Order: sequence, then C-alpha cells, then structure tokens
Amino acid sequence: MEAIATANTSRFFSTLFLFPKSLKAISEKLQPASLPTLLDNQQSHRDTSRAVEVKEGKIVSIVKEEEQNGKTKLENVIDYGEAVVMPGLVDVHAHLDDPGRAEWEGFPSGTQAAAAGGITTLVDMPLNSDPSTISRETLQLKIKAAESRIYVDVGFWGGLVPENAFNASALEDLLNAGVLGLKSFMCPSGINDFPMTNASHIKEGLSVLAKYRRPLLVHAEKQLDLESDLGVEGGSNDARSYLTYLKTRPASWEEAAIRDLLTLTKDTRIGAPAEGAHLHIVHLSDSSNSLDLIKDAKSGGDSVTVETCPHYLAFSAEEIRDGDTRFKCSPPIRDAANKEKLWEALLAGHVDMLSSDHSPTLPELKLLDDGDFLRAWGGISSLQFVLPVTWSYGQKYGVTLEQLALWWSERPARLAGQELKGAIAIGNHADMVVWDPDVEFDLDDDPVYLKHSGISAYMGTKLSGKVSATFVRGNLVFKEGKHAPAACGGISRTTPKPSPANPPSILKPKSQFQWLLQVILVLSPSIIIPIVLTIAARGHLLRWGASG
Ligand SMILES: NC(=O)N[C@H]1NC(=O)NC1=O
Ligand SMILES: [Zn+2]
Ligand SMILES: [Zn+2]
Repeated sequence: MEAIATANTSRFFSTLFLFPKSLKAISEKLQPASLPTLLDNQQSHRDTSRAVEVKEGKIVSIVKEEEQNGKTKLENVIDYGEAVVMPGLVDVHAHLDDPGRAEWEGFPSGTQAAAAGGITTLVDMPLNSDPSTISRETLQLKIKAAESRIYVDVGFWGGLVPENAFNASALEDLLNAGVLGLKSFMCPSGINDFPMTNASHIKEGLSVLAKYRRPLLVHAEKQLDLESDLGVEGGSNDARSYLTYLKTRPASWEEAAIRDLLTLTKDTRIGAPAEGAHLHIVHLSDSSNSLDLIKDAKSGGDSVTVETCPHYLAFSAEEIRDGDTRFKCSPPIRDAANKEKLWEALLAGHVDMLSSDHSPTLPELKLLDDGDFLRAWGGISSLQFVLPVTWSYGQKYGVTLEQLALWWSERPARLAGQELKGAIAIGNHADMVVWDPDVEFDLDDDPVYLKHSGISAYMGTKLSGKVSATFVRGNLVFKEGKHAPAACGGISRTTPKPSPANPPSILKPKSQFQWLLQVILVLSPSIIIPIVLTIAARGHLLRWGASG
C-alpha cells in the first residue's frame, strides 16, 4: 500500500521509516578553510542498516534497523529495492522568470522539473522575471506568484543593482522581507532593469550583508577590450561558429572580475569591517587563473565560495556544432583542457558546490534556425537532469554518491542559510531523493518537464541515474514520472537578523552527525535488503493519483 501526503495533509503523516542496506556517516567540523577537507572526515558504516523516522515532515530519529525491528507496525510500505536515498538537491541558482516572463519559465513548470529531478529546494535568481526582485515590493510580487503553485520549496535572492546599492535601508528592507542574500552582475546581464554593479556598489552591499550574515552572489565577468580578430570580416568571425562566441568572452574577463572582487573580500575576514558577509562566485567556467585567485583568497581567510555548473563539466567548446545555440551561455563553455581542470578542482574541493544556472527562454530567442551565437539568448535549460548529468559525466572521474550529496545538497543548503536542509540528519526537513544510479535512459523517451525542452543542450543524450521519487518535508511530490496533485512547496526564508553570536551559517561548525543513506548495488539479489519506506498516518491518507 502506498501513500502520499499533499500540501493540505502533510501534518497528518506521522512516521516514515527508511531501511537502507548501508549507510555512511559524515561527521563535520567545518571551518571556512576546512570545507574542502570534509570528505576526509567520512566514516564508513557499510555493514549497518538504519531507519529514518519522520514526523510531521522532519526527521526525528535515525536508528539501527535491528533496534527498530518489531517496535513499529509497518504500514503503507513502499519498497525501493536497490535504489539510493540521498538528501534532496538544493539548487541555489535557477531563473524562474515568474511573474513577467512566465512563458520563458514559471513557478509551476520550473518546480515540476525540479521535483522530477530530485531537487527539493530551489533558490530563484532576481532577474529574468519582470520586474526584477530588487525591493520589498518586487519580492512580494514573486512570493504572490509562487504561492500554491510550487512543487518544491523555493527561496529568493534579491538583486543588488546601482539603484539600491548606496541605499542601505532599501537593502535592509529587502533582506527583512525575506531574501536569502543578494546577487549582482559585473557585466551587462541581458535584462534591462537589472544593470551591472561595480566594485563600489559591491563594497556597499557587503557592508549591509555583514550585519545580516548573508552572502552576495556575483556573476563574475568584466568586459575588457578584445584582442581577438573579431572585427575582421571572414570565416574566423562567423556568428554560427561557437569559437567566434567563445572569443567574445575570454577567460580574462572572469579573471578580471574575480581580481576586483577579491580586493573587497579581504573585508570579510575575521575582525575586518565586513566580517559576517560572504562572497559566492556563481557559475565559474575558467579553471585556470580565476581559480588560482580564489584559492589564494580562501587560504588568506576571505569568506569566499565558488560554484560551477553541470554544463561546464559535461561539454567542451570543441564539441559544439556550428549554429547549435542551445549551448550558448555566459561565461561560455571553454575547451576540453579547461573542463578537465574544472573537474580536478571540484574533486579537490577548490570548487565548493554545483548549481544548475537553469535559464531557459522562448525557442525563438534561441535563434536555432539562424544559429547566430552572437545574438541568441544565453542560458542553458537543464533543471530536471542535473543529478543524472553530474553522475553520468562524473563516472570517468570516479565521482561518489557522498560527493554528489556534498556538492548538490549540503554546501548549497548552507550557502542559502537553510539549516534544516541539505542532509539526512535528525531535526532536518525530510527532503529526499530516491534514485537508481544504474538505470540508463534516453532523455527524449522520458517524461520531460523542462519548459521548451527542445532548447535544452541535453536533449538527445543518454544518461544514467534515474529519479524514482522525491520527498519535500515528508511529502511525496514526485513518483515514477508523475507529480503529486497538489503543489505543496513552501517559501524558504532565513531568520532576518541572526544574533552576532551566531556565525553565518555557511561557516558554522555542525555538531550533529550528517547521514547519507545509500544502498550499495550488489550482484546477488539475495543479499540486498530493500529499502522499506513506511508512512503511518494519524489522519486521513491521500493515495497516489486520488483526486483532491
Ligand atoms: N540573465 C540570465 O539568465 N543570464 C544567465 N544566462 C547565462 O548563460 N548566464 C547567465 O548569467
Ligand atoms: Zn550569471
Ligand atoms: Zn544565472
């Protein structure tokens, strides 16, 4: 018997048990500088099974299977067989474009794609919707557009733009209204009402954020004069050639922006004027000089983190065919050697986390017919497939499930100030993805929830790692290709003003054990102990597919 909880009924569900075959405990002692060493602290408990008990959407205990056996009458059993159970993904970089450009991407479509991909929390970027999220009022429009229309939890970044950057009370108002931090661009954003900021705007932003102990996310590209032969007529600047586009946004642009930013982040060091603020560099593509600068800043004690995205890890410039503008994004996808170094940096802990930068648009703005890389919209559509993409392309590099949980759940949750998310741990929200790393699928054959799926660079590929179920705060929001009837996502907020005694959550050492549940796939089915998931209900149950 299977049961799901939907928005209205989640409170009635009291208990949920998972029995994985094996488990790994990750004990954390995080300091900024020790983030990369987290994996060294893992302890393996492969021969012990545990049960996770969930009450009212939260994990209340993690007990050994043998201790649990016989104590609770199992009801409503879902057997996940050989699947993997991991913390739900937290995507800190998605453009949902709603209200104003919901035909590009909207709250229902974007969060359905997220749920189908095992993402349980999304943090929405302040631009591409209309208006941009740069004030209390515009945040309220976002929240209104999201309410009762989201299938996973959604938080919001607010925009740091020239209009509000020197107005501390306007920024405080935006933070008090519920944004999780701020975001700005160091180059034109492509959206008219979201102009770029310079170093003095960013300095002001960091000083306000210090009080709130929240991060500033920055799109780090700074326009420099181009040395390339782009102005010359002829084959080398054919707008249909990806290499032409690549030359227009060289790695030196990322490096220049990051160099500027890192002169400001010295202020985030302990005892410095902006202590408490944190800088997060979004979607790093350059794995060379830019990354070296970031490494140096981290070792000097600056409060800095960096993310990259699956498309920079999956693709390389050499493979992108003429006119295939599905691959256009900024910063651009660079050459294969850059990609290899990016993987190395991720595996070594120098890149802290992953995000989707899901940014679709209307197919006509991708100019697929003309194939003009210089005029097409820049943005990759990927949300539903980031987990299998990371897993599939990561095989070559020996990526582990623990690393996926770290890059996709634990660290992004901390960046977004979501202390009850990002790990299967006592007291946390029961946000979980159930998936099978070994199942291969063609994207075209699967139920695809990507908006305008034809513009996704991943369509037509084969991936491994199929999501079978997604739980958000104990609610089964996605199961085998279908969504729960009700949109039961909530708005994610942080406490607006943590007391000065609390370090910012991204830096805060955690005392509790973090649990990553994993079923090891073994050859002999007889020694596989299936995951058994039980939902006991005090109130009424809604069955899968039942109306209402
Ligand atoms: N406005 C917007 O979504 N821009 C994003 N697209 C992209 O490729 N890079 C970005 O920053
Ligand atoms: Zn960006
Ligand atoms: Zn973006």
